[in-house]
Amino acid sequence: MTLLSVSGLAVARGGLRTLENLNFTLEPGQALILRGPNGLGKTTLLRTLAGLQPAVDGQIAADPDSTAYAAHADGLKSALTVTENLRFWAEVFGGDGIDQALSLMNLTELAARPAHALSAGQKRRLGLARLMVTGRAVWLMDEPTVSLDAASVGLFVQMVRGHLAAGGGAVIATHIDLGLAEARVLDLTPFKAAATRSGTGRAAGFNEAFG
Ligand SMILES: Nc1ncnc2c1ncn2[C@@H]1O[C@H](COP(=O)(O)OP(=O)(O)OP(=O)(O)O)[C@@H](O)[C@H]1O
Repeated sequence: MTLLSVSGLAVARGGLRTLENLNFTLEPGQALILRGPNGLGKTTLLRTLAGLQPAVDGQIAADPDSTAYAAHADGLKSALTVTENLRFWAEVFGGDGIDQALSLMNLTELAARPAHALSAGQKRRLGLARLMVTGRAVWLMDEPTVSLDAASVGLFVQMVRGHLAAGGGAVIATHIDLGLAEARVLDLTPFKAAATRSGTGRAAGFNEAFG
């Protein structure tokens, strides 16, 4: 069963369309890498796929409970320990597998440390480990390897491969070569929206007032 199907999708940020006419599917076991220059709309697309903002046009077909989003920011609870952060997320999503997540992202020795006392790369590893305890099939990831050293990028790729092997899917916006050769690459550059207003949001209101 297809995990995610996008047809005729247009997305907008701050009332401005960023990308349009997007069509793609994500099948179990597939990873899709989103490419494109800064400001093109990769984050906007991921946020829309995650259901954090509405599509401007077109359709997204996915089980509403199938996606988990790892944003640019780590979004950790700084006073909670590494394990407590994972437990929190497992409870929110109804997932499990905390020990496996700790082990896979090389966090076991840091399990009792509060998140505020982690390095940037350690925080990032924890932010990514959270995906594993969500139990969600579709992982949406925005620049997941920022702050990671080469060894940690390797752990991340291993984690994604395990997820794909279990029938999951992944959509990853990244500027680097992850070494995930089996992933499909979607260059979003041709889908840059013509400079039109979305008809919703602040910019549209601004237009009405001053246009
Ligand atoms: N909060 C916001 N309000 C209004 N416009 C925004 C906001 N955040 C981003 N934008 C604009 O929306 C457009 C798309 O931004 P987005 O973050 O989706 O791009 P991106 O492809 O992820 O970029 P990068 O590679 O730099 O992360 C950009 O032109 C950006 O300036």
